Amino acid sequence: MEQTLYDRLGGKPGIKALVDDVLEAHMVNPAISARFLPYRERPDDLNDAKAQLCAFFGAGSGGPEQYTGRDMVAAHRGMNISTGEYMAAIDDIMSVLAAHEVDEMTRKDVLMIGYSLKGDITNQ
Ligand code: HEM
Repeated sequence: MEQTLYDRLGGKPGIKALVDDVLEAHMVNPAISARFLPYRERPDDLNDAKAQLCAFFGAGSGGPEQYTGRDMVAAHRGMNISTGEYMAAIDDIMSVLAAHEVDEMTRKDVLMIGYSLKGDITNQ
């Protein structure tokens, strides 16, 4: 049987490692770092955000996790995230997946999921 996306991302530990590195990448990406750097001063909030992201990606990729956070519209409402910022975040995700040697097919699957959320996340 074909592996789930969850399995191909390395399951719970794989997704945790990816989320850690994506947030680190956002903090040094000049296009979006201002949105994320405040978390450096609030490690508890950073850990909460990471836990939400792990649950989101875990649940969304076929894992046993349950995501109890807000939907993507509610989570990003009022931030007025531009398309450029959105693309910068996607670039970070793609770079981290490549650095973790996630295969190309799986990277494309993640890209498609990310892209399907664009309208919920940007310009609102
Ligand atoms: C595919 C793209 C994205 C996905 C899948 C995503 C996913 C998420 C998730 C699951 C949360 C947690 C929601 C909750 O705590 O209830 C969140 C929060 C957040 N996202 Fe995103 N996001 C994306 C793009 C972006 C972009 C482009 C930015 C800014 C440049 C951004 C900034 C934030 C911030 C600052 C929070 C914390 C909100 C808060 O705690 O009030 N996100 N995101």
